[in-house]
Amino acid sequence: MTLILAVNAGSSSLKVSLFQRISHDPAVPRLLLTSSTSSISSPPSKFSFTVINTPGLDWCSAGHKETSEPDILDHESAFRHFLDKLAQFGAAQHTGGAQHAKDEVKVNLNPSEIRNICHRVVHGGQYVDPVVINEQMYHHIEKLSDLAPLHNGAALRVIHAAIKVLPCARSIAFFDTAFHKHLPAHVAAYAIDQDVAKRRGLRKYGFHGLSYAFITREVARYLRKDPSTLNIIALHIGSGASACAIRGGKSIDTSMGLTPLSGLPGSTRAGDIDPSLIFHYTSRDVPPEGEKDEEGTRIMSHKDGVAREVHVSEAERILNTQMGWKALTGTTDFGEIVRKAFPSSANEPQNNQYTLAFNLLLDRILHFVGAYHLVLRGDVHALVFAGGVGERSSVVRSKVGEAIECLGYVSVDKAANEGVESAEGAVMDIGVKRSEHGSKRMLVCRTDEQKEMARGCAIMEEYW
Ligand SMILES: Nc1ncnc2c1ncn2[C@@H]1O[C@H](COP(=O)(O)OP(=O)(O)O)[C@@H](O)[C@H]1O
Ligand SMILES: CC(=O)OP(=O)(O)O
Ligand SMILES: [Mg+2]
Repeated sequence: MTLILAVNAGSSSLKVSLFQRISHDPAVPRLLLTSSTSSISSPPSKFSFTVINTPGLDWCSAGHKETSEPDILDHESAFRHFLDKLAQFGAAQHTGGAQHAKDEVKVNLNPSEIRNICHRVVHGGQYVDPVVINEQMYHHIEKLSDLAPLHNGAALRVIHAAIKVLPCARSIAFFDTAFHKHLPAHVAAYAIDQDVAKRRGLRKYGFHGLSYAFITREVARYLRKDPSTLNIIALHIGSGASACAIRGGKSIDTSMGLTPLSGLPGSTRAGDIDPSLIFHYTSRDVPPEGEKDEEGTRIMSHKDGVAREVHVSEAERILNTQMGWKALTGTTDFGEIVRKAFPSSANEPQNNQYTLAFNLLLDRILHFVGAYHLVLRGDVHALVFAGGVGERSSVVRSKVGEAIECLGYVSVDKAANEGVESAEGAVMDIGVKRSEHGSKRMLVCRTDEQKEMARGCAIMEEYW
């Protein structure tokens, strides 16, 4: 039996799933258990460990509960915590008195059975195919950390822990950037000196690619289309948020760029800003004309030097961790923002900062949906919502839906939209059933980057 562990180090979470490779059907690895540590960037972290009802596995003993874990402060401690839970659960499988049907083969969860560990690595640079991580690849990912400061470093620390704790398993990197390898040259290029751009690799790479690859396959299956004929606009809105125009199953434009900072706002990232904003954001506050600042210096104008020197690493820290809806509202939890922007009780005052954060995200989403509708020349089969916010916020979906009906998208069905969380399957239709023929669909996809990696790993097993 071959076990595949798939690890997804997101900016605010660590999601880990364990799969079993099925030799006669490697494209569909069997999910055994899944775990999530969320709110890593705003502790206390929340940890969950869910065992799937699988023949040969005493899944009942694990149950499903979410616990608050103040000791998990980063991705590495989240990963080690997961491994401890896995070892405990695996050991209990051996000693437990679970009853199994006679012909059931007991699933052995001994960590030594884990043959492959897939790691989501957000920035792969020029690499597009998954690669087994050796020393050279480790340093390549490390060098790209400046271009994905919330992600590559965290993934490397998890990779390091995985190699230490499970030395017999192969660690394989799967890159988020890979799905965008077909971006047309004029989309990928910035309007800068192309000699410098080529020398330094300064171009749009795009991210959330494992999620978009999963969405493309699952939505194509749902719409009974070949993926190579599928045209969709996909929105992955989580702690990091992006949009992608997909034509013929391939990414032809996406909102993130050289780094995961550009495009839509996220929990701690502003999304698109005027590039010079950062210099002014970090400058000293200018007192009203004629007044003196706290040091008693009269400030005449910007030319007098209110801009202070900001080290690039300080600018990077601010851009990645001090902006976005956390800066607007004080919380990274978009669910809380929605609740406070749309209070259920009429007595509850509507709080402007939450409304501002909500409307700002909505506005930016509409800008990209409108643009990508044109990029696809209106030939769009569906708009697809995914990611923590996209999958869980019916309010975000209904507001986007209302605004884009004018482009020929089917109206959002209230009951279907609000029932998404309890619906089965990877793809849910939230459009009204009596949709006119030819109208564009509104879908939600429960995206699964871990499954996307496990599938790739299982298919390619013989080639590693
Ligand atoms: N019910 C909800 N409504 C709106 N947003 C939610 C809800 N539940 C979680 N979220 C948001 O989802 C985000 C996490 O998204 P996710 O895609 O899982 O994270 P990551 O980007 O770390 O992979 C959090 O920032 C949280 O605010
Ligand atoms: C690329 C990116 O921002 O990923 P995540 O949303 O998982 O943080
Ligand atoms: Mg994510």
